[in-house]
Amino acid sequence: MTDWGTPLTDMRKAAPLVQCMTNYVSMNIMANVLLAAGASPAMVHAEEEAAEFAGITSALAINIGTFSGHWLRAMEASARVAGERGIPWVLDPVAVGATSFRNQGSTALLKLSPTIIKGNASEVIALAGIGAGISAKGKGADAVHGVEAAIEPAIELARQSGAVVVATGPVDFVTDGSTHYRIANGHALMPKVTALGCALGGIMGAFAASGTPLLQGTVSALAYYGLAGELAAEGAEGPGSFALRFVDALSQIDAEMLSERAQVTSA
Ligand SMILES: Nc1ncnc2c1ncn2[C@@H]1O[C@H](COP(=O)(O)OP(=O)(O)O)[C@@H](O)[C@H]1O
Ligand SMILES: Cc1ncsc1CCOP(=O)(O)O
Ligand SMILES: [Mg+2]
Repeated sequence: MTDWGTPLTDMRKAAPLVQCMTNYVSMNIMANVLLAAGASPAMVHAEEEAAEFAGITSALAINIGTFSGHWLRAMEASARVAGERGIPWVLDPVAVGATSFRNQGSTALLKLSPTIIKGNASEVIALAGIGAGISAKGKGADAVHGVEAAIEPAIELARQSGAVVVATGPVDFVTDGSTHYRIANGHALMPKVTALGCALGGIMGAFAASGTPLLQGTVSALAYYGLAGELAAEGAEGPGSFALRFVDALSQIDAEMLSERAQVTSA
């Protein structure tokens, strides 16, 4: 049986530098989440410097949540550098499907071979559909589809892109196109805190930069994140206190606890 705790130990040993090109909503929580987990965040997105910084980072997280033209150019340049260096980069196509700019931007980034594509169910369905000419959308950044509806699109997207694809929701689905996992850890308060999904993109980058095989590290990252949600919900009075407790929980979970409480099934 796979030990889902070891990737957390590996990530903390590596304490990887993660370059985050992420939306304005998520910057603070993403940085705090990465610090609490044991990684080192840097929010570097300017067109003048992002690609240069991609030359020294250990992982890159790209999130289109509040992007615009100059952001997209900086993202493409940074993703190219990540590809040349062989470091992992994560694409979070927030609200893809909602506008043609998001569809074009996501398609351009997809061509640069992300290591991991992570979205909620609606985003995975929309991104997979663009290539096939199928139109689908969520409710802005929030999902309206269940994860089950994203499974076939996720597998197809993984096969076509070569990325590990993650569809998040009450039970997360992860696939590299041939091997699939479901992760049941998590709590219903998680989607009530904005940008918690975005911050997860940074965590996935950190796990992917730590020497663990990609699929195993991604599954472990999801179980770790969901477990933090479960622990944070104990005693939380609502989304506000939950968010604070969530960051605390990320720092408190150790490899042993994660091994014991990870709810992972191969699918
Ligand atoms: N209803 C739920 N129950 C348990 N965990 C959830 C639920 N919805 C989302 N999550 C968890 O919240 C995190 C963010 O997922 P999600 O809300 O789907 O992303 P986004 O914020 O990008 O829309 C993931 O770790 C996911 O497992
Ligand atoms: C609300 C919002 N609007 C643009 S980006 C963003 C944050 C989305 O965060 P998440 O994808 O984690 O829900
Ligand atoms: Mg999201």
